[in-house]
Parts: sequence; structure tokens; C-alpha cells
Amino acid sequence: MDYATEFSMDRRPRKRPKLAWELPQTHSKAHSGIYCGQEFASATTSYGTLRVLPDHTGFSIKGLAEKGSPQWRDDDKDGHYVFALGENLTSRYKILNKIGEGTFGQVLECWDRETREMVAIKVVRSVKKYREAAMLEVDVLQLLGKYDRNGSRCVQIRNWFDYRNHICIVFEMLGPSLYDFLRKNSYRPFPVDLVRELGRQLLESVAFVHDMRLIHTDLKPENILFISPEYVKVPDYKVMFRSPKEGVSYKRLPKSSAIKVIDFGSTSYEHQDHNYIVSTRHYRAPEVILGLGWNFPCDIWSIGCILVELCSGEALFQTHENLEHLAMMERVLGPIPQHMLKRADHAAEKYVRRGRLNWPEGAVSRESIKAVLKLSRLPVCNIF
Ligand SMILES: Nc1ncnc2c1ncn2[C@@H]1O[C@H](COP(=O)(O)OP(=O)(O)OP(=O)(O)O)[C@@H](O)[C@H]1O
Repeated sequence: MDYATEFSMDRRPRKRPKLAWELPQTHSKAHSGIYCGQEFASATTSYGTLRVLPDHTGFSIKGLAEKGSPQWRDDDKDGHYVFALGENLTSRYKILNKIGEGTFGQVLECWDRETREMVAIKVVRSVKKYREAAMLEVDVLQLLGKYDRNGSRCVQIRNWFDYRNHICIVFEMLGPSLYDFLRKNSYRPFPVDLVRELGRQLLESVAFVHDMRLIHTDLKPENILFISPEYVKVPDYKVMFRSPKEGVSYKRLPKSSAIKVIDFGSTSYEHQDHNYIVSTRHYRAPEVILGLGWNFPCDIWSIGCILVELCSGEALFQTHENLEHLAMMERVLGPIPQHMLKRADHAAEKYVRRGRLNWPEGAVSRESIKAVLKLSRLPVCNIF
């Protein structure tokens, strides 16, 4: 398993391993329904091998037939599509910007010449396992789109196509993620009324997904997007009161609280085998860590972690290690019940000793023990 992407320079995990594809899953071959695009006439320019080439809007258009595709060029070493801003992705979409990068590929802001609107296109890496996972994502998105009649809960798929060995999924364009917002606000918490509203919408969205007998498995602030990018700046009196010398401080508030859930790349059907590791570390449920098998509740656990984070500004369980993570859960929520610890699988049984969590005895360092002690109990009764 490739955990290299779980960490980042930031103080929160940015990425996690995508594990769904490690399972022997099968998916239907028929993916008709929306539209399967094709590559059109190739043109003449030649570029270097950088993944994102500099913005030569004029240059790239000059060398291309206006609606053609650029000359074929190799993918980068990880199978990412190499492009230049301003050029075409099929004759229909013009690449304007890169807005995200994930395990699966890159997300590009594009102009859709046909519908005359901006769209976000996930261009998946040309690697077999990611291509397969992308087709599963398309299946899930189509299913959700069919039943989410007003399209208000989950990101909507507009189209998909296979372009130069890259599955491209076209989405409606949304705004920044809850994580982007926190970051731009220097990790200052959201007002509690806003968190309540976000929580309501999130629960409704996830209830809808669960009603479809699907489990998202990767809920996190990065995967919840405001629909609109608009925000207002308001004075932050708390900061001004704390450090008056620094003068007026501002924080951003979204103009609209409407959100949607994205990234169905790890979504699992209820009837599938659920023993592999899911979720980004900080939002991972105890049953996942203990290898007990998981189901719908793992999404609810993630929502709980997200809501606490929105209220505090910081991830609740800031850890990268299983035993420390379980100890943090006990510290915050009370003891993990015996019936769960008893069923810990082969990989996790080392975290349990004489029927209880092997903590602090099993801690790897004093710092680890301190990190757990720093957390305080949530003012709720024992959750387990
Ligand atoms: N519809 C959209 N509108 C605007 N931005 C989007 C949209 N979809 C994705 N993004 C941006 O692209 C980023 C990556 O998208 P996504 O999470 O779907 O990719 P991924 O490869 O599955 O990522 P990860 O490895 O984090 O699971 C998001 O965090 C978001 O910033």
C-alpha cells in the first residue's frame, strides 16, 4: 500500500491511499448513458514533458486547429496527462486552469463549448487500476444522478469519455472545499450556526447516498465543496480582542452555506466485501482500524470528526499511527467496548492486551503519550 501521499507539509493529511481498487471488484462494462467522447483531429504543436506546461494561451491556440487536439505527447512518469493551459481536451473542452490534484489524477477547470459553461474535469491517470476505479466512480455518479432529481446533494456528473487512455469525468463546477475555506481563514473555526447548517446538509446528503445502498468511505473537509465561490470578509473580533496590537483582522464567511459531497472514487456498494482499510486517516472509524469490517457507520464516524473540526478549526485526531489513534479515541469518547477489542483482526490484535487497549504501555514515545493526554473528553456520554 502506498501511504506516501497520506502526509503533507501542511499540518493535516492531504491525501490518502486509494484502496478500493485493491479489491477483486468487478464492474459492469456498459457505461453508456451520458456520452462517450472521442478525440478529434490532432494538430501540430510540440511541447516538453512537464505535466502542466506554462500558460501559452496564444501560442497553443496558434498551433492548433481551433477545435482540434494538441499533438500526442507522453504522460508523465506517474501516468498523469500532460497539458498546456488554453489547449483543447477533445474539441469540446478548453482547458483554463488546474484546480486540483488527487491520487486518481488532475482536476481541470474547462470551458464547455457545447453547453457554454465552466466544468470541472477529472482527468484520471492512465494506469489500469485508476482507470478501473474511475469507471466505478462513473457508475456510482450515474446512479446518484438518476435519483438525486434536483441534484442538490452530490456533485453532478455531466459527461465522461476516454481520451488518450485517460478516463475524463466531467462535473458541474463547484466552489472551494470546506478545507480550502478553513485554510484561507488560517484554520479559524466556522461559526457554530454555520456548522449546524453544514452538518444538516451533510447528513442529508449522506443519508441519500446510504439510501442508494452506497457507502462513501472518504468523507473529509476536502471532499465537501461549497456550491458557490462567493464569500464576504468580516472583522474577526475574537482575534482583535486577543491581539489588539495587530489591528483589524478579517475572516471569510461564505455567502451561501449550500454544499455538495464530491469524490465517489472510493464508494462501495453495501453488498461488497468490507475488510480492507478505508478513509483518510483522521476520519477513519475504529472498526476500520481494528479490522472488524465496516459498513454505513464508517461514514457517520467521519461526519462526527468533520463537525468537530469545523467547530475547532483543527483535525480532531492528529495522528498517523493506529494505536495512538485508538488511544485518542478512548481519551475523547471513553473506552472502546470489549466486544470490539475482542474481535480485532490479526493485524490489530497487537493493540489489545488483557481485554483492553495496550495503552500507554504500547506507546512508541513519550511525545505520543503527551499527544493523547492533550486531548480532552467530549462532553457527551460514552459513544461506543
Ligand atoms: N466539481 C468540482 N468543482 C470544483 N472543484 C473540484 C470539483 N471536483 C473536484 N474538485 C477539486 O479537485 C480536488 C480533487 O478532486 P477529487 O477529490 O475528486 O480527486 P481525487 O483524485 O479522488 O482526490 P483524493 O486523492 O483526495 O481522493 C478536490 O479536492 C477539489 O479541490
